[in-house]
Amino acid sequence: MSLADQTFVAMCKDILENGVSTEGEKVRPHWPDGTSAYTIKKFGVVNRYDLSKEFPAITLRKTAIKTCTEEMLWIWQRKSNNIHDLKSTVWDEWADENGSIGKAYGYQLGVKHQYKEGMMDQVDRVIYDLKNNPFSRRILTNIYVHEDLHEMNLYPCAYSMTFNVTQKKGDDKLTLNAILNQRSQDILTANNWNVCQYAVLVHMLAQVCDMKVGELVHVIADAHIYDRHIPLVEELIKRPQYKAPKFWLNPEIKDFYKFTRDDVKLIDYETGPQITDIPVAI
Ligand SMILES: Nc1nc(=O)c2c([nH]1)NC[C@@H]1CN(c3ccc(C(=O)N[C@@H](CCC(=O)O)C(=O)O)cc3)CN21
Ligand SMILES: O=c1ccn([C@H]2C[C@H](O)[C@@H](COP(=O)(O)O)O2)c(=O)[nH]1
Repeated sequence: MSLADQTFVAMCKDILENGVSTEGEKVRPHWPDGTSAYTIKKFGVVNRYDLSKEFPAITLRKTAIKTCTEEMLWIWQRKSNNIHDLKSTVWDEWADENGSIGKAYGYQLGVKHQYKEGMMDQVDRVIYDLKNNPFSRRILTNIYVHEDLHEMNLYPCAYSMTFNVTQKKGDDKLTLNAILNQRSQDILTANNWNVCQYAVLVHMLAQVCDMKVGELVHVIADAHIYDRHIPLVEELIKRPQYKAPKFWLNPEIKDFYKFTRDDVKLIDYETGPQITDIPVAI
């Protein structure tokens, strides 16, 4: 039984049993047919994943590891905000006629800023600090840029990563930990998708900085289950759970900008059946 399944099931039960319904409130998202998309929500959910123990892919249903890695690399490595640079179609609903999602996600990570050491974007700043000043408490990214919000089609949901390095007694390598801050989370569509993306990012950064992986802490302000997802989640969390898969990251790659979706693999990933055609609120 994977720890990620246990965490996921406990969180879903907590939302369903102790959450608050938004029905009747003025809500932004809607279903493709125009109906308001209400949720049951829980404020302030925190999940911890020890990446040194297992890779946190749930086994209740399959998480598309290559597709979610590709989206993460689209943001963190290509620093793109255009869906034409992405093979998968998951962002299509939020793009304009040119394929742009506005000044969101990858756009913000690609903006160069002036630092004492010169001009760098936020990703290069993180890699520079992890290599040159690993014990700093100032290693973080933030893409929730208020002055650009009016040019974003969807405001960033997973908006900040804080990296923190520990030196464990007796270890020859340093340990890389991270906190993912998320203001809003669609639990069925994207919870494990986001967790796996950022777990892959921590593995990649640890490898290129010659560190071990530690904990990924996921802080979610508004953790919600959409009304049309409730029966799907109720069925999903009753399913059998399997052992966590093994995670493979191509050990040859030592430059973050050289990774591709083909450099990640989940081995022995036994799962329940896929839920096809999950409706996604727009
Ligand atoms: N309401 C809503 N929920 C989200 O999760 C979400 C948004 N909106 N807007 C922007 C992005 C797009 N995201 C998405 C959208 C769809 C899938 C999805 O359909 N995933 C499938 C597999 C897709 C594939 O294999 O290509 C799944 O079964 O997880 C995942 C993330 C996450 N985000
Ligand atoms: O990576 C992502 C991107 C988006 N989401 C979800 C969270 C919400 O359900 C919607 C965004 O709607 P807001 O009204 O802007 O909160 O998209 C996600 O879970 N993960």
